Amino acid sequence: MTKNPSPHIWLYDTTLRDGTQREGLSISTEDKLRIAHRLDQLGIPFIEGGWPGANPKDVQFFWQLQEDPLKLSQIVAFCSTRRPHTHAADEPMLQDILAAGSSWVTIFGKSWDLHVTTGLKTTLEENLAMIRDTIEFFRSQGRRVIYDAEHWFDGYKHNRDYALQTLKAAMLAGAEWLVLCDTNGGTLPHEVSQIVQDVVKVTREDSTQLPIPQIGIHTHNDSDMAVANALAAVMAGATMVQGTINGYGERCGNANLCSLIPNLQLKLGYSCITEHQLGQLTEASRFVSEVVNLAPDEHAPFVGRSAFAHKGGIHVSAVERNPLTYEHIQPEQVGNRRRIVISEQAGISNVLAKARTFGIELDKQTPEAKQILQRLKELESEGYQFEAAEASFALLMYEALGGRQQFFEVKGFQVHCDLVEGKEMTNALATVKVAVNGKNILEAAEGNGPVAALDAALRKALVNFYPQLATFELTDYKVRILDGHTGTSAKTRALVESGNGYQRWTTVGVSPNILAASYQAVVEGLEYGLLLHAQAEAAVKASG
Ligand SMILES: CC(=O)SCCNC(=O)CCNC(=O)[C@H](O)C(C)(C)COP(=O)(O)OP(=O)(O)OC[C@H]1O[C@@H](n2cnc3c(N)ncnc32)[C@H](O)[C@@H]1OP(=O)(O)O
Ligand SMILES: CC(=O)C(=O)O
Repeated sequence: MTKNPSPHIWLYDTTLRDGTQREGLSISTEDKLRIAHRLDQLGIPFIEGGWPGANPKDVQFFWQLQEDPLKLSQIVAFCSTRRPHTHAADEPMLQDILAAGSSWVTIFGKSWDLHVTTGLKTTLEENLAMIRDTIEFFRSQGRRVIYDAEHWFDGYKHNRDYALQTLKAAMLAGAEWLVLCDTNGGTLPHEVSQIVQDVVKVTREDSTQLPIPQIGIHTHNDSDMAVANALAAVMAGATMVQGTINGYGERCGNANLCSLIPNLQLKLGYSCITEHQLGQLTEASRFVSEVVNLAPDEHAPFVGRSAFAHKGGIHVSAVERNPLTYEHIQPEQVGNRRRIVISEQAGISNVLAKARTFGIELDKQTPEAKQILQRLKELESEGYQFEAAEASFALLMYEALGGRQQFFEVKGFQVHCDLVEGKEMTNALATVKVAVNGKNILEAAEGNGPVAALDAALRKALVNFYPQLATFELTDYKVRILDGHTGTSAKTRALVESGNGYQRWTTVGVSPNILAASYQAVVEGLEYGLLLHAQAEAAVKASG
């Protein structure tokens, strides 16, 4: 018996249009092109590129795309209906859309009578004519039309008959898709479900002599329901889903395609993109956040760094036995990965799993494993946090196992700061005394702050012994006051991120003295970098 193919849902991405309506997000033409090509690779069939004519960037985007077209996706130009009491053919705005050269256009029009009389300041009849004329104009120019029914759900709730007349106007004029928009994002899933079912029924009754337009859904996240509402619409008969990568969009955002796609495909059994493309979802999400210069949401479902991170000891113990115990899907299905987090919430299973990621096989019963867990809990209760400082945790493990290599010993340091009157900058001078292989070295260096000066002096003292230090850099430095209510005697936690050009690692220090906390993190950062280098050299030697 042959298996029925999964029903297909058409994905429509509007990151480059509605996504850019998010406060604080602005993308250059070049970056819009990079995102469009990435979405094309991801297998998104429709990509809304913008509103050509509304701004020069969107005009340029459509022109440049003609030089370097997408391979599989359809690029779509977006625009409103003509203005009241004009002729579509004479509207410069609509001419700009034709000039953009896309085969598909999306026209949005008013469904809610309130918007017609208050927003457009025209009659209900004229709004129907605006929808009809605009779509007929584009059809006469050989374009295929998607109709976005703006404020559909609010319009339907206030005046069902009129809202349905607007859809009928779009349908008779030749729109191939009728997309129901929850523009204000206030609708709940049970309402979406009931309204979409009604629309599916009515459009089928109304279109006995027509090709039946398909129904789409466009939801906003103002009630935190965008994804749930889109799923409800699909289950009620919609076959197109509009959304954006990472849920970017006006106000609280649009339906997040990074959640919608795996839910549709892995949970509900619809087909949207190939398994291989689904496996690129996490990478695509991070690519887009990088390009639009917004920090990725680490806790985003499916694609966030923490989406499959296990912290509680009970969870880790069970996941080590069978990942199904605390994971709703396999992380690899969406290109993500499982992570084990080390913290005071850890049990022995976290320690064993984390040790394995550093190539250390520990037995649960050994005193060393228990000692590592105990030391971890003691240090976390003093204010250390190893979740983000895995390099310090690795050093702690090596120490407990008796294998912590001493590359150098700091005998002492001094830091002197000058606040020069009339200047904004504080100059700092650090002096360090270190011993390497029994030899004492005294060095000094300046920096624009005490931590930079200390870091520079340590490298200067050590670089003749370890030339690889020349490639190390301190890439990030964060401090947090832990018990602020104790005033200047509060403890400080310093996190230092270091790198060597191809790897990054983070170390932690804690002390009531901010400089001492930073010093611990800087020294461990240098030590861990030297350890990585030594391990890499040993691996090369071992491979002959
Ligand atoms: C739900 C959505 O997200 S729809 C997309 C919204 N996106 C954007 O607005 C971003 C791009 N927009 C723009 O660059 C500008 O707003 C433009 C170029 C479209 C228009 O700019 P302007 O002419 O300066 O007008 P303004 O920005 O004040 O927009 C209001 C005008 O649009 C008209 N309008 C609003 N919706 C529609 C519609 N569906 N059909 C026709 N006209 C409409 C209003 O009636 C008003 O016209 P009026 O000033 O003649 O009364
Ligand atoms: C069309 C659109 O973006 C909306 O109604 O939200």
